Amino acid sequence: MKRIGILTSGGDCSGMNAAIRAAARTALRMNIEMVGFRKGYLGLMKGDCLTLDNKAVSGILHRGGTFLQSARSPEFRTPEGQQQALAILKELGVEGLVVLGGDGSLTGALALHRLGFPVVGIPASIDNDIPYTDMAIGVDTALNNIIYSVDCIKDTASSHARAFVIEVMGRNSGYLASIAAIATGAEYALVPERAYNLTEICQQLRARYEEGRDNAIIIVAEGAGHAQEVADSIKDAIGFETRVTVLGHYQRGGAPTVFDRLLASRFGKKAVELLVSGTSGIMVGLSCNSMLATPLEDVIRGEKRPQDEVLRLAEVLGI
Ligand SMILES: Nc1ncnc2c1ncn2[C@@H]1O[C@H](COP(=O)(O)OP(=O)(O)OP(=O)(O)O)[C@@H](O)[C@H]1O
Ligand SMILES: O=P(O)(O)OC[C@H]1O[C@](O)(CO)[C@@H](O)[C@@H]1O
Ligand SMILES: [Mg+2]
Repeated sequence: MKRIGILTSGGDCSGMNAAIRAAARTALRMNIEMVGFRKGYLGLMKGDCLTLDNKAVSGILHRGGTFLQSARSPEFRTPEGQQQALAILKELGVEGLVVLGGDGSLTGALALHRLGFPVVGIPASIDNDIPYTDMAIGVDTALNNIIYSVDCIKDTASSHARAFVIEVMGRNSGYLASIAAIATGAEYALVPERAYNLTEICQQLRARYEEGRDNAIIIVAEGAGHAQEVADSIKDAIGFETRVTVLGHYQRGGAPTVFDRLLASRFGKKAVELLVSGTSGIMVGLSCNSMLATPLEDVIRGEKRPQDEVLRLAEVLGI
């Protein structure tokens, strides 16, 4: 291969820049030119790209977000959009593509692979809802952002003897909510993967209030309900005065943690090595601290369930 491309798609996350840098530097060492497409599949369909030489990827490792920018592009879901992308890749002489993103973006990568174009995927989504990797890029940074906020809220909750309902991201995934609850000692994690009973929760919170406990933290994954609605339906029954915080997009930004910088760098290097060695239609992943390569077909068909051990831990800790 003489020229390969890279793009970041879907919700951005911290560590994407580190992966782009590692991928570009790996390619350059093999005398392969790398181009970066702007705004994910949108830029791919338009041929909006820049050359990623050593200088272009300098000074980006520690920055959150993605300097290539990201987007959600409904047009790329259509056969016409995909054909347009293939025509651009051909016109630019790009012979392979690295795609960073979540489950949706990786489904797009699989579509290109099925059309005969060489693609390797890198899991990058704070949702951590992608199977065949213990962690996706960005998850660790998002969790650190969340626990910093929850710790702060706990201080004020305790001063005022209040209950807080805190909403975190996770459209279909309760990973951030459940790990954040374990890491902050929250009382409840409401997640889309597990049914919950607000009447029971109210009874338990009321008992807690009557025992004189001075605060309660309920973390809600956005896919399990809106924090304001949860608060509205419990506030009159629990005794505690109740407040709501929606952490929102704050969670997705910020300097990547060491874990994310290292994981992203490993993924970027591995993805390019696999692509150049002639492998296509696979996703790199992390398993037991080793690099894993899994067919995108399996990744897209699969489902990432919360680990039993983590669920048991939450149960033992009373969450
Ligand atoms: N079934 C599909 N076929 C082709 N392309 C797809 C498909 N699903 C998603 N994509 C492409 O990937 C883009 C990003 O997908 P999506 O919005 O689901 O985010 P994601 O990659 O899952 O990231 P996150 O969930 O972390 O925000 C879509 O806008 C679209 O361009
Ligand atoms: O930034 P947007 O497009 O509003 O997307 C928000 C969604 O993206 C995610 O953060 C994943 O990146 C989801 O958890 C969330 O629902
Ligand atoms: Mg997704």
